[in-house]
Amino acid sequence: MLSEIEFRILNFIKEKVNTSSTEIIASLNLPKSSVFSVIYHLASEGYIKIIEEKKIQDIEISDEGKKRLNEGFPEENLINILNGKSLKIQEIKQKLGDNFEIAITWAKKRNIIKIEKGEMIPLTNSFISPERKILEKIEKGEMITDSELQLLRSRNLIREKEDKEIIVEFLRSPEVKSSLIFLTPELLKNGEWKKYEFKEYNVTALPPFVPIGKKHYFREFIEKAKDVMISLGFSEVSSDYVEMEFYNFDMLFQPQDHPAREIHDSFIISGKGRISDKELLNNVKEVHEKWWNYTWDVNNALRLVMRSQTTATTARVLSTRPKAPTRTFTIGKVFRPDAIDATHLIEFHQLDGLIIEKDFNFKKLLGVLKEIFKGLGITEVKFKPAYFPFTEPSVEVYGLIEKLGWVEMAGAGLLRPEVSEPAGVNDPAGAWGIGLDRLAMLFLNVKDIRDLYSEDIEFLRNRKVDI
Ligand SMILES: N[C@@H](Cc1ccccc1)C(=O)O
Repeated sequence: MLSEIEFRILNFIKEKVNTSSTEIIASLNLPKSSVFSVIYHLASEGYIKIIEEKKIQDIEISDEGKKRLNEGFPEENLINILNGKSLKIQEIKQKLGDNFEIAITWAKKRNIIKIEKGEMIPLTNSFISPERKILEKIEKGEMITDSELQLLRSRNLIREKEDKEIIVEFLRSPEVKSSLIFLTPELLKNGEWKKYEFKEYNVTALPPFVPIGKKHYFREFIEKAKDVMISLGFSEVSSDYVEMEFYNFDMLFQPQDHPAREIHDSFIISGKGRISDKELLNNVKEVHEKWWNYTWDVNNALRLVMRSQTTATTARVLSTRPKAPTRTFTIGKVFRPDAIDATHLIEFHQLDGLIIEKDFNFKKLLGVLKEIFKGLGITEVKFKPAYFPFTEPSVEVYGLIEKLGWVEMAGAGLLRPEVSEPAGVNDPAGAWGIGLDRLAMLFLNVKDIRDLYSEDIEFLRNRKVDI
């Protein structure tokens, strides 16, 4: 006795006589795993014959391919930009940004430009890349040749999946026999069971693929870092991405409108913040004017930026005038203008920490940093003298990574009195900031920082969680 789906598939095969799993899946709109298991069952029952099982390549347009189709291939865009006229290389570079090199490489290969005396000369007025035409064939479900496939592969425009196809042939229809739902002791005793059909279990059939929910792997890493900090007695704090310059810079003793403020660039946001703690404002003003020797302006301090370091959150903790003993940490995104590539993004994660203790000192700070890195899986660290406007002495922390050697991982130091005293903190304090993205890349074996933020469900699903 066949089930309903087995009947449907067998009928389909009967009608076609010769067909394939691919055709069955497409025509009957059934899940692949069910079709495969039914085919094996029908074959084992002798209703059909398996002629051949073959591996097939399933091609899909990749995200990059889709992007190129929508936004144009760099070499197409190049011809459009040139618009029949020569242009300076530099100008084209600006317009094409990251795609500049790809555009030139392919435009040269295709012989549609030439370069003379720093100028680019178009050899055609309009250009549609051959890759576009091939991708359009795939979209229409048309066949493509091996060399076309090779070309798309070389430009990362497709994704390939190995798949299986079973070719089958119809043999016979089942005799109609009723099936047995319950095998009872009576049926066994009186031999009635012989009249019925037993359906065999197919223990080799693959069950349907059910993806399980799991955390994003970078989130998993961040949570591990949080566990490390909490196990060392730190409490988590947080603050917003949009921050007043006061907390991002002024409280951290970075003078206004002065190159020292630009230990890194920041994104400027329109609008102004508000601070009601007049005493704190005054203390910061005094310390800036005394040591940096300029007129401190509260209006500059209230300007808004996207925070460029989570040390801003540490500044916010200080502004609450914490007493010893205090141990806080924060993990969050920071934002800095930069050119985006495989190792740079304009937003990334930092872990900043603060310790205030009566007898805290530099040696203890280095000890705590060692403990934190040990928790994160880095057992060998070394320290190099460094400069940060808010700490003195300051160090850069390097961790030893197998195969890579020493990698810079953090900045740290004892808070300067110019930072702690305006906040009324008179006990020694240590602070640090750890860059988490690079660390995560090393641990998670990610080559391109953009993959840390991937939302590609296929990519994430196929990643093994290896922490
Ligand atoms: N905020 C610094 C790191 C740092 C934090 C705290 C103390 C010292 C250094 C950076 O982003 O580079």
